[in-house]
Amino acid sequence: MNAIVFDNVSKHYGDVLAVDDLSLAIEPGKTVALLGPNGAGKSTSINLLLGLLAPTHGTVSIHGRNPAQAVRDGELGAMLQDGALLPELSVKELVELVRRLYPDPLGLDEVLQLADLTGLADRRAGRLSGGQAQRVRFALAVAGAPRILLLDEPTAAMDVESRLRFWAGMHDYAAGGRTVLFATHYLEEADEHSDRVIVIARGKVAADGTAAEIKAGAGGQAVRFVIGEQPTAGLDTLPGVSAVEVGAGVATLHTSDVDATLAGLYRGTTLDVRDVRLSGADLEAAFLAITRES
Ligand SMILES: Nc1ncnc2c1ncn2[C@@H]1O[C@H](COP(=O)(O)OP(=O)(O)OP(=O)(O)O)[C@@H](O)[C@H]1O
Repeated sequence: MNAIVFDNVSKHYGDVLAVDDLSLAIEPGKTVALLGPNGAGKSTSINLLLGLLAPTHGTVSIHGRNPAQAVRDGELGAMLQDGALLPELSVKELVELVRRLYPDPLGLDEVLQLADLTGLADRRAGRLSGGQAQRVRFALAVAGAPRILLLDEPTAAMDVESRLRFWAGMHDYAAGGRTVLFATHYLEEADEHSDRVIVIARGKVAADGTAAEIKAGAGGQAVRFVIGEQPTAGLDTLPGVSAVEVGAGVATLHTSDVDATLAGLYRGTTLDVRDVRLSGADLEAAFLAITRES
């Protein structure tokens, strides 16, 4: 059975259509990134999963149950963008408070370790930095050992080191066969930390696949090099190349397969190419192309 299903789900806020006939299914045990520009409908989708909002049309289900039931059963843990923490309680007390709400929680030490909070266990919540408070929100989301973890822009307030620690904790948690769905603006996070990327734009799925598939599908990569005055005929027939631009002695090959294009360039031509650079060989170019199209 799927962990998460959206079946023709729409959500209107008055005249605003935030989620537009969304259908998708997420298998258990996957780590999935929900990637989209501002206002794409990511938070609305997460709130629908948590039963905090009801769909205008369609159904959302969690392991075959409705969201409210799944929340009551402790199936879902969530880290939302601005969950308030009781400032007078210590990190340890907050985690204990949440652990007690669940029938079969993780151990206190395990939670602190996953969120890299062992050294901050006695610090009052009101004295934490923004990034540390985010790690506490993560600790509270995993404390009940939910099978599904929902993270809405989890690293928003974190510095580079906090991010690294946070993702390590997330991977440890997911490694137990749990399902993780995280919303992000950070393309590199979607690229590095998920098995599957669902790009949403204007409330609809604009692309869905592994980061590599999405990059290839959007043809968003380019190989650029200095070619000088040499002839450029034939560059457009190299493997993977969809378009060629030449100007001021520099050639740009737009390609869906950088490796094949480079191999063709070096082995299949006698051109003397210099200063080869790969640009847009990332999810960002793909993301921009996809969200512009849809
Ligand atoms: N309570 C609300 N009332 C009216 N419109 C809303 C409400 N919440 C969200 N919206 C609108 O619904 C759309 C989707 O918003 P949502 O917050 O789900 O997007 P998002 O992808 O999470 O964006 P962001 O990345 O900026 O957090 C936006 O157009 C937003 O303005």
